[in-house]
Amino acid sequence: MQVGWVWCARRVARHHVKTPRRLLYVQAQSQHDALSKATRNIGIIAHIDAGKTTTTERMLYYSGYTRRIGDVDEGSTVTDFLPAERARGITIQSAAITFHWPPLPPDSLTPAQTPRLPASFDATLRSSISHNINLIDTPGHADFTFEVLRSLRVLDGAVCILDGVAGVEAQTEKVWTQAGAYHIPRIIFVNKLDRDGAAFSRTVKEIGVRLHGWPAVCQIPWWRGGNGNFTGIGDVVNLRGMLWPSGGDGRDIKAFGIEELGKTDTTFAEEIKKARVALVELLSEHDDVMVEHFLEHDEDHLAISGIQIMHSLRRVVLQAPQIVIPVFAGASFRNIGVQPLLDAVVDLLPSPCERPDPEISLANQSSTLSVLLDAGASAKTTRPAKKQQKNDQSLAIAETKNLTACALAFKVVNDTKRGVLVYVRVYSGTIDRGATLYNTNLGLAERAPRLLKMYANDAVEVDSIGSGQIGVITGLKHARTGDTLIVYRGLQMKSSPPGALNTLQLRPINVPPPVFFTSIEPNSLSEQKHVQESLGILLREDPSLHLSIDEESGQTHLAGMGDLHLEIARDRLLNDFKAKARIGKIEIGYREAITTSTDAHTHNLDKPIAGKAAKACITASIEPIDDSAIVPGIQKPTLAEDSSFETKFDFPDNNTLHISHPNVSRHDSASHKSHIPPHLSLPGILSSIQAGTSAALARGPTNGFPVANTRVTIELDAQTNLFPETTPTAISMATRAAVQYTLKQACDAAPAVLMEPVMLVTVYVNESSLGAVVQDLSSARGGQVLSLDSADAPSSSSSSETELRIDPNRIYTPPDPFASGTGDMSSGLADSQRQIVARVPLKEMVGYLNHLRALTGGRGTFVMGVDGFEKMGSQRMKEVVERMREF
Ligand SMILES: Nc1nc2c(ncn2[C@@H]2O[C@H](COP(=O)(O)OP(=O)(O)OP(=O)(O)O)[C@@H](O)[C@H]2O)c(=O)[nH]1
Repeated sequence: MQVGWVWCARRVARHHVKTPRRLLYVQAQSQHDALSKATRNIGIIAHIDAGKTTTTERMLYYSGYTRRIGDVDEGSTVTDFLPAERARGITIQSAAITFHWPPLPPDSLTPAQTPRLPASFDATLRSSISHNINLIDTPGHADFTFEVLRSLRVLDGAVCILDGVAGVEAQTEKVWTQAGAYHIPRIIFVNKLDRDGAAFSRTVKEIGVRLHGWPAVCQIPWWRGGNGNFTGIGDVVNLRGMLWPSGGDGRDIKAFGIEELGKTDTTFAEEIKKARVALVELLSEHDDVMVEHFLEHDEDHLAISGIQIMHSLRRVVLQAPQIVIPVFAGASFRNIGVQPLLDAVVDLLPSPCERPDPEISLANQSSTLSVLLDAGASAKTTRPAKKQQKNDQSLAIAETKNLTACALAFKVVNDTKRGVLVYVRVYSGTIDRGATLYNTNLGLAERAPRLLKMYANDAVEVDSIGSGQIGVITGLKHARTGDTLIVYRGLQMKSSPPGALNTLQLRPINVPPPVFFTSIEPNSLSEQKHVQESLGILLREDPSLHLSIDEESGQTHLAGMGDLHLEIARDRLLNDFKAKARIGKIEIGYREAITTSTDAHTHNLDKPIAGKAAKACITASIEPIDDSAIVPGIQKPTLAEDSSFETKFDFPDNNTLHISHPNVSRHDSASHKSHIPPHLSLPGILSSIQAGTSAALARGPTNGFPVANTRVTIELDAQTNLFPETTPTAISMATRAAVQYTLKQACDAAPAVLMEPVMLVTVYVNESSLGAVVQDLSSARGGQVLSLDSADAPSSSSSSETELRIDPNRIYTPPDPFASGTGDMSSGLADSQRQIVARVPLKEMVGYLNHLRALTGGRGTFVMGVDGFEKMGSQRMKEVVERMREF
């Protein structure tokens, strides 16, 4: 195929004839396929401090994109680029950068050019050809789990970095499970093997037991003289030893074949052979082709070639669910092991073409992108029946022939030099410079004036970003993290794509509810605009931050998922954006729930708004929804019921809004003409009511916390409630006032109760500390222990991936020279680890890590997520309110 177009193109060029359109298409398609095949969109996932940033810096250095190795401890890294990150030495925002591995020759193509792949590409070792690697560095702190999830959506594969001393840590387990739920193929790098107490073997066993897969040990550590310093690795795949002379920058690697090694370090050579036998055995259990190779080579484990092993590893890594986990070894800080890890990324992780079809939602229905595009392609020839055209989804299908690109804005970053950068992953088609992008989340179009590829600190301008690629769009004014952007042929700036295509969403994810908040007050009136603009950018960057403004008191509340989350937002606001504002203490975000219902109250609004006469009349009543707990889920109001004369919206925090609109049917627009003033529309009116209700529920009358468990009912008689002077703003303001009044009425009649966030906490401890930790959780912290498992039992927060139970005694590991008590395999590591799952009020978890460390001699770890909100008893409520008043 490729040969054909190359030959044709040459012939055409020789005769100076303009290249025919069809030929250009084939040429572009072929280039695009080659680029996709030679691309890896990967992420690095790990527990905080495992060494993600340190490893990334080496990757950039060895691939030739930086001239010196950045140091986390000196704050000179490329990926931790926010001042707040550099100061704390942790990664907060995931940076997406592109580099090539193996490196491009210095005099070769410009980086943005397409690689030329040999015809034998699929049979060769991928790492013999330079690949385009888009690396997304994800944060490791629990407060940023949402940021991790957001990055995971756009990854095709991941490298999980473990600290060789700490082994598999709680946060790793959590992110591993999340990546498994997205079916992301993963490999593991056991880092920090140079540290005292490093235990490779224990870590490998933990991989099997806690990450529920068979570790395929592809490298073993090489300790000088068997128990001295960590100096290199044994390459089990290619049967050799690789040595990094100490003190160098890691570029100079000495390799010794197994025979040569047998003469100088017999024990190590024998161990590599043992590891090879184990690897072939393991692969044979999961890959039939490996069994064939094994038989072809007279059942000689050592005779199978390295390339055959690599191909077999690739096949098993790409199986879903992933059962075999390739494990590599190194110490990035000492510059050991990073280049072979990069080879493994290219050799084992999938290209965008090898990934499952991305999920989409369209007109409230789930599907996949290819299903939609394929259906659209066949709709070209078969004209949809007239009746079918009425259906939103089939209309969208018919219109997909004009859908020329579909992308996800997975990250928005405010760059001091380049302005707001919107990182996108393109899932189908191509985004060209100057394209009009329709944002299906915001319902608006905007132009993409410039496209970039980010190479470490440099940005290279490109003409287009193709399917499977990650790139940056600059100059967008609205796009936020998580928005779906589509290009629709012939779309005008102020219009929207036809059919239900304007509802197309790629991989939608739920934003967890915020549980901490802080107040923000500009220092002066003149600072207000800058503070609001800066907050606007912060919210575009991070949709897990929530903003609510109380127009009466003028107070702004910023809510987030953890105290560190808000601390970083505060730092960004004050230090990066130089906003001059007073920021309050970070507090827990409780909820207020009414306990009695009210009669209907009518609010008549009749006053000028922005100099124009405005009038609206809204009748509202409220009643408590008798649910004792709120289960997190919905974050934005969603249309739930769709009967003709009644519209229901589900709100966050278990609130609902019922609007009854007799006389006007949602499904018969003819009825609107006689009842609704011509400048208004029913969808517009409903959305104004929804906005007004949302604003009223954002602040309860008793303590100012968001209202929960409340049903709001609005009666809208279009004939008597709407006037020629009615505007959407007037409707929204009247609704807000009516609902606020009823909330006050309800709280005056019977006091509201407070609800507190309750966390699902998973604690990992050694058997010996189990009693003390359980006692502390259940008595001192008022928690409810749900389960006590050994760490190898399926966890209660199990993923969609079926969890395997692995017998650690069947896992091959080389001996650990520095094996500590816990690293001793014969003592059965899994039995010594216990996992406690409990529900504990968030308030009791503030500062828990230090306490847990004290109780467990430093070994205990935990992860937690919001499980819901629960009503508080009167005594507890009294204490909390009293403490709040102290501030
Ligand atoms: N001894 C040793 N220290 C290492 C190694 N790799 C990283 N470190 C150190 O471990 C600490 C954490 O490294 P980072 O690279 O910032 O870890 P991270 O995983 O990016 O951390 P977050 O960004 O906070 O999630 C730093 O002090 C590093 O110098 C290693 O191979 N050996």
